[in-house]
Amino acid sequence: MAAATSQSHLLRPSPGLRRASLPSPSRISFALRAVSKPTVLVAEKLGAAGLELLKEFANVDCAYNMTPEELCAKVALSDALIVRSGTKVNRSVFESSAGRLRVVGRAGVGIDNVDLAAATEHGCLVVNAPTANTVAAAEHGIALMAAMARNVAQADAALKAGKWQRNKYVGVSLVGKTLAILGFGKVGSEVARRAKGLGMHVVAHDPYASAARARAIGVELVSFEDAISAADFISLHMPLTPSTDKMLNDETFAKMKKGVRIVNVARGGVIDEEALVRALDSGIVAQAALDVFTVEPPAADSKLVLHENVTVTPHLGASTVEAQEGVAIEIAEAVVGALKGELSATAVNAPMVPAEVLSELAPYVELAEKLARLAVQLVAGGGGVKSVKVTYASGRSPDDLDTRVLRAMITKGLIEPISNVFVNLVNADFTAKQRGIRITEERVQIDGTAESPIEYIKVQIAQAGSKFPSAVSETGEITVAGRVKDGIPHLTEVGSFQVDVSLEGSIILCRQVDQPGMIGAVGSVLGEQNVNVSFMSVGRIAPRKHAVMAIGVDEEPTKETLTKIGEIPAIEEFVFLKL
Ligand SMILES: NC(=O)C1=CN([C@@H]2O[C@H](COP(=O)(O)OP(=O)(O)OC[C@H]3O[C@@H](n4cnc5c(N)ncnc54)[C@H](O)[C@@H]3O)[C@@H](O)[C@H]2O)C=CC1
Ligand SMILES: O=C(O)C(=O)COP(=O)(O)O
Repeated sequence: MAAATSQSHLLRPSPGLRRASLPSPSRISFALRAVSKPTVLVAEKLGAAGLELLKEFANVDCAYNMTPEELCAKVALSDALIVRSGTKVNRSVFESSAGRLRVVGRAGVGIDNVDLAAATEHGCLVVNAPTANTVAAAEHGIALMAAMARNVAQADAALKAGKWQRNKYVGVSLVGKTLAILGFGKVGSEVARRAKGLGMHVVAHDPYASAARARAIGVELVSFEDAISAADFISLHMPLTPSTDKMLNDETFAKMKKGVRIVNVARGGVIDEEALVRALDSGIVAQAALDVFTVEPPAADSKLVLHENVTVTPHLGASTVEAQEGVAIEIAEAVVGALKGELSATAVNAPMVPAEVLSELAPYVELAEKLARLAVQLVAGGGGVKSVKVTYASGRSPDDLDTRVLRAMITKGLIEPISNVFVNLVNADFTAKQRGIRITEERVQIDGTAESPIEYIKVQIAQAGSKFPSAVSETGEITVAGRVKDGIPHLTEVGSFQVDVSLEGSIILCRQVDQPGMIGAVGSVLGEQNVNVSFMSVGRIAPRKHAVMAIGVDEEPTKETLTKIGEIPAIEEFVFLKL
């Protein structure tokens, strides 16, 4: 007779937090949920309305101008961190937080100052505030373009120095000129609208933008080469990524019209700044207006900043009263939502799943995690889990099922009982990959009701021995399957046996000779030890041969109780599984 017990390791919760409770139909939690007030560290100036919102939910620690060391020390005491562009949230920040930091909120658009890979590896959600400063950035772009064309900054400085130089500061007109917008996203398209209003001819280059959206505002989408060679003015509005890094360089400047004027309110790194100085000196670029720099603040003796044909501002694109209030509210709402365990609409490193889809999938999310928890506890020690197959059977078209959330919960169920890693929607795929677990998914269409998105979920672990051999199906995998009944997940299949037990509390699986009195025998051992039985279900292959009994228990039986069950003569093998 084989007897085995298995327990999931309880994780050490982060200070003030515990793991998310199981999802309720109305909300699915993926992050940690606070039991006491969480702490939000605000590392850069944030609008008052946002701070007020944060204070309703959290302890707010405003610590501006921290050194990297101070930041690392503070994040170890914080559940969330809010930054703007001036704070580098690099790998050492996540490492220093020792798992406590659950959310980084970027109060603005660009997340190039946050190490996303490190955040994901640490299961930390990154959210941004992508919309509230769009108009401010666009207006600043237009302001810089006009100021540059009319030498406003240079003439202002000269006049304050006592020089009245009307002939020196003759400018150029905007009307009738061609403006090439590189990056036709939120800011780029707002700049386009405004430039059209100034009578400019606007073209844009953006490999991912829709031509119809561009046409709707009278802008033609063209290739990069065509854009830069036709332009009298170029305005940059793309994010800084490996593919946009130093996009304007010696080679691309050489293809521009002589005397082109360049505006950058995107990111300094999209221009090779030394190449720009050369292009200014040679006259290819007549003027540049820059709000952003590769290193901020730039060196005091920066040739670019000091160049007489360059107009500069210290990264002011988002700095209007209105934009900062909007950004502060947008990021405070996103961070509070994330700390409550809700999926954010502005998540940068997690899938964005519409709320209605999440709400429908909620009981299946719970089922997926519990099946995986059961399956992994059935694995005999040693070999580990390498290959897992998940089957989703649905009455609907298989293409309609978004399984990202379910897969994440399966990963959570597989990994958490056997490790001290916290798995959530952010780090699930990364964690599975890192641990060498290959999860393959299959969607099958079966007869079913259109109301339920999934008829059953089956989890199979291949190439692994089981401490409960009856859980191994005829094809050789540890197999458990389940379905949702009346909103409650049920276990319906173990190996080749059909059972029906609701997945609440914990479960004892017994294989026995199918004979009368077995339910009573096991039930009375549990009863004597005051262990409440919530469900019992017997699945058998043929009468009077072997059967598998699944028993749902509310309390965890003691070792002695389990030993007594094992001593019941007809019991051939059994296992206790914690959900
Ligand atoms: N100076 C400031 O204070 C501010 C700067 N920004 C920066 O402005 C930029 C644009 O922001 P949003 O419009 O809100 O972002 P967005 O995401 O709406 O638009 C960016 C666009 O760039 C496009 N893009 C990506 N790679 C490209 C490439 N290789 N060539 C051309 N286009 C490419 C994307 O398809 C997207 O349409 C970002 O870099 C952001 O950080 C935004 C707000 C304020
Ligand atoms: O939102 C952005 O991308 C910006 O560049 C604005 O940066 P800031 O929040 O003003 O430091």
